[in-house]
Amino acid sequence: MKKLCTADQMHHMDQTAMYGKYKIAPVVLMENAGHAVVEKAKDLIISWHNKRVIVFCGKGNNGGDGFVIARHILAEGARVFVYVLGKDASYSTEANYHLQTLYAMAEEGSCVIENYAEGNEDNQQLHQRLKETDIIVDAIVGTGFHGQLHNPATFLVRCINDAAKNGKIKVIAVDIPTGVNTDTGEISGNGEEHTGEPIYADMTVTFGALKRGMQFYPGKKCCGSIVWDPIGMPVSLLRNREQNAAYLLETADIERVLCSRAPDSHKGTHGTIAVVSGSRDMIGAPLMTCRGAMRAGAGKIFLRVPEQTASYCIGKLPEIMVRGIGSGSEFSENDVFQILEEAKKWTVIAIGPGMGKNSKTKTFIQEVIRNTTCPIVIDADALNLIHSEKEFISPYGKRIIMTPHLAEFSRLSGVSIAEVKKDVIEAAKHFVHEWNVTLVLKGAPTVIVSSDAQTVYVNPTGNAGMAAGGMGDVLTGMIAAFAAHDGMPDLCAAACSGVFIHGAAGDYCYNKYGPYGYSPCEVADAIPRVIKALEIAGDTASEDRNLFGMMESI
Ligand SMILES: NC(=O)C1=CN([C@@H]2O[C@H](COP(=O)(O)OP(=O)(O)OC[C@H]3O[C@@H](n4cnc5c(N)ncnc54)[C@H](OP(=O)(O)O)[C@@H]3O)[C@@H](O)[C@H]2O)[C@@H](O)CC1
Ligand SMILES: Nc1ncnc2c1ncn2[C@@H]1O[C@H](COP(=O)(O)OP(=O)(O)O)[C@@H](O)[C@H]1O
Ligand SMILES: [K+]
Repeated sequence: MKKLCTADQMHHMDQTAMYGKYKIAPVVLMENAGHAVVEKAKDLIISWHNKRVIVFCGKGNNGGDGFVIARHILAEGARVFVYVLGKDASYSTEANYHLQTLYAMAEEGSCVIENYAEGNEDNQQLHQRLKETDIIVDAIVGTGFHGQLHNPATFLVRCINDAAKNGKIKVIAVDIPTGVNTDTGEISGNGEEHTGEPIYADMTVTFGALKRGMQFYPGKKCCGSIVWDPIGMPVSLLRNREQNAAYLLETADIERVLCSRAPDSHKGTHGTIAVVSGSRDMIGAPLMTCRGAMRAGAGKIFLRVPEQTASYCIGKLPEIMVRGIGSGSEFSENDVFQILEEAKKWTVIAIGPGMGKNSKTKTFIQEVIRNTTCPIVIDADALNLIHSEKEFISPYGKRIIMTPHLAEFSRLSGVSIAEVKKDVIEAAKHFVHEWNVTLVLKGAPTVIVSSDAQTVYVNPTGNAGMAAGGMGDVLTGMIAAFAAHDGMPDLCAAACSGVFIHGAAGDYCYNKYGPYGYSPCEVADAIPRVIKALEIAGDTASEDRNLFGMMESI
């Protein structure tokens, strides 16, 4: 997994590298950062040779990286214009050091430097150069961005985006696109004239650690492809666990927790999953949950539905065992006894998909939670029914996984969707502090928080073709099956495995069928292929375990 850092965490990492025990000279770290951009950008632009490049350098250290970039690409044969937004004296020692070198080179005629401090602009010339350029480097603002962009950054960013609209000019962002909030992915600009839009880059080369804001929309849309470089940071700083840690999941993390099956295992080894759900109007939902559980390798699956819906379910999935409970079309407290009689034999319960909104069903859910001891995955209608039951749920939280989408989460937490989207990680952590459950907050991307609220995982897989009814129902069954998987360390690992593989199965369908229109059942049916790709990835010695490349060949 890769660390996802905030601006404060990045600042702390930089400070420790330079002024803590490692004593890396600041000018060296900046040199490494600038040089990393020059090298990594070649994946996009192939070569700097003979390219016309404009490097926009802001007033902070992000601008300092820009000075280094300008020097290196000159040596590679680019024709370079450098726009300097700060005054010499206001730069940090290391940025100024690199700027002075560049001045010396400009004096020899190697490059053109424009001092773009206020009152010193020739915008006509700038527009002409933007028309003629091949590449733009955005070193205007990095992790130091706060609030809304102000001039001259606002004006320059608009000029850059306008120039690059035709797709012929490549925009490379240094560390993070200007105008993207490092912590949250919020962007500058709210449509009013005095606020500015962010940079829309083709590639972002980021230093030391990935930034959280690059994984969340709308910031993610500004980054283009994201490339990470360690810039010579000591390995302990790259890998140490931050307080308030967040990680981006990777193939190897899932492959590690999803151990291969013991060759002498049997169906009893792989969990007995009970899907207790459904109601008259929504009986497809629990069937999709069962399909998710089946394809994720559950040993045995029992579907328990209200009696009046059972005849529809029987035979729909021959692999599962169906029984009608009670006499109605929705679960009620009268049905608890019958469920609890069986529940002792169940490894995991999945509850909620298609369960309806009847208040009698709420009592049923609470009694099932109160009187069982196994892990329970709570989704969909069950989440809506218990939305006001924080005090009831939290004592059982250690064995509960909740899987709300944003609207369900908003109802549960009492926080508006707009507010949640401003800082998804913080909203998710705050919720877990209060409810004590393992949380799967579904969306683009999905965020998983362990029940101790200590660690946040962000999922990289999945695509917008998965925005279709029933996809979440499949995920619920998958998480239930993985919670029962032999050797699974804990519920959080099961939740991460379910979410990652569910998204990867969606990505497989995207490639096989097209960007949308594939069904939740097709996603479920792709799960074994993803697991096969994970096994191959595990056997591959290569550092670059590219799951998706492997799925192509399966
Ligand atoms: N040794 C290190 O630390 C290393 C750091 N590195 C690099 O340093 C970067 C962090 O540098 P940093 O901390 O100087 O902040 P930075 O991103 O340049 O922004 C500050 C400037 O932006 C301006 N600004 C802010 N908000 C604004 C707004 N809304 N609208 C307009 N302007 C705004 C703000 O001006 P102000 O608003 O204060 O007038 C100030 O001038 C990091 O991303 C990485 O690239 C690498 O070299 C590796 C080693
Ligand atoms: N744009 C997207 N990018 C990635 N994943 C998505 C996207 N849209 C939806 N998904 C995934 O699809 C699933 C949808 O679940 P949910 O909204 O609960 O559907 P339902 O309730 O209809 O079953 C979630 O796992 C979500 O993360
Ligand atoms: K930048």
